[in-house]
Formats: sequence, structure tokens, C-alpha cells
Amino acid sequence: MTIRHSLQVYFIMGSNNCIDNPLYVLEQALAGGITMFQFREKGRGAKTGTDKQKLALQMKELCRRYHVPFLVNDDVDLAIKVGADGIHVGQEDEPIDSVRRRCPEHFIVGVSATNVHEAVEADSAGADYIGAGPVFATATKHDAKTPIGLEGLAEIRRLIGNTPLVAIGGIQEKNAAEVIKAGADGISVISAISASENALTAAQQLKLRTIVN
Ligand SMILES: Cc1ncc(COP(=O)(O)OP(=O)(O)O)c(N)n1
Ligand SMILES: Cc1ncsc1CCOP(=O)(O)O
Ligand SMILES: [Mg+2]
Repeated sequence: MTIRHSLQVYFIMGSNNCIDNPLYVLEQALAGGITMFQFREKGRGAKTGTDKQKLALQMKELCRRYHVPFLVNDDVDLAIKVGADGIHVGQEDEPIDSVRRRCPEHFIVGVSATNVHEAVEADSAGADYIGAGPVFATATKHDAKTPIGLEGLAEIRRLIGNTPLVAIGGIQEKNAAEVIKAGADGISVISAISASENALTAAQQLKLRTIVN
């Protein structure tokens, strides 16, 4: 599977994003057809140290069983230590050239862009994919920037050419198709799956919305 295809339904979660056991939620999401996963363990009550590492390893094993890439958010050391498939870094995280130097060659390196300028820069720096957003308002990330809207997303697509692009922020079943029409290769979601009543059906429904003519 190419990175572009893996971005179709990109689920992101940490232990404080769900009420149920995070391993249970992840397994349900995998059974529902998510195509990529990012372990984002941050914020209130987030695990640290060996507890964080243990959960990362368990999540990686689950993802392996479903042949879904397992990425780590922010924490490059952890990604290397647990043998992840990649890392996602934002504008305030470790710079991409340093990440590339430290990580195995096969690592998928995703970079966030909150505007057109950052997207072009991340593309030139050689990001494997760009995570653009927030596209819509989100309550999940308290320090999220102003939403770029579908117009901002479409402009980013125009400027980065064919580079794999995933949209993030406030994406739900009702707006997923619009995001794909605006030029994203996939949707990246936290609450639409982690806070749903049924992570399996939520993932299935979101996936259906990404198939647009
Ligand atoms: C796929 C994807 N896109 C964007 C982000 C946001 O990254 P960042 O801006 O570094 O914010 P945090 O997630 O670290 O709070 C992401 N995680 N994933
Ligand atoms: C991590 C992140 N980066 C930009 S918005 C966001 C949060 C996305 O969460 P949700 O899918 O619940 O809006
Ligand atoms: Mg970050």
C-alpha cells in the first residue's frame, strides 16, 4: 500500500481521548477499516515513561496484526525505540532534517501545516505526507490554530502538487466527503472515532464517506 492510500482513514488517539480501554477502541477501529494509526499520548492524564512505552508497544502489535502503519506523534525517541513505522511532527516539534538523520530510512515522516506557507515548506523539506489543518473547528486540540477551511485545504493541494495530503481537525461523517473533494487524499480524525459509541461502525462509516466520485 502506498502512503497516499494509507492516509484514507487515519485514526489518531491517546489514552485520554477515549472512555473505554484504548486498546479495545483501537482494535475496534482497526476492525472497522482504518488505514493508518498515530499514537498521540499528550495532555491531561497522559501516560509517560515506561507506561507510555508499554501502551505504544501494545498498539504497535495490534496495528501489525491488521497490516496498518503505526506512527508516533512528537516523540521521536519513542518511535525509534518501539520500532514504529513512522513519526508525525508539527511546526513546534523536532525539525524534519534532524528526524531523518535519527530515524531508519524506511520511516514515514509526516509534517503538520497550519497554513499554505508551512505546507510548501514541509513539501520542500521532503515530508512523506502533510497533515493540513485544522480544517474545521475542533475541541480536541486546545492550542489548535484558526481553521483553514476547505478553501485553505484546496489551496494547499494546488501548491504542493501530488504530495500525499491528509486533512485534520473537526472532521466527522457529515463533512468527510467535502474534504476529499477539496483535494485531500484522506481524513485524519480523533474524536469522530475515539468519542463515538462504536469505534468499529464509526470507522466503517467514515471510510465510506472518503469514496467520492
Ligand atoms: C496527521 C496529523 N496532522 C497534524 C497533526 C498536528 O500536529 P502538531 O501540530 O504537532 O500538534 P500535536 O498533534 O502534536 O498536538 C497531527 N498530530 N497529525
Ligand atoms: C491533532 C490536531 N491537529 C490539528 S486539529 C487536531 C485535533 C483533531 O481532533 P478531532 O478529529 O477530534 O477534531
Ligand atoms: Mg506535535
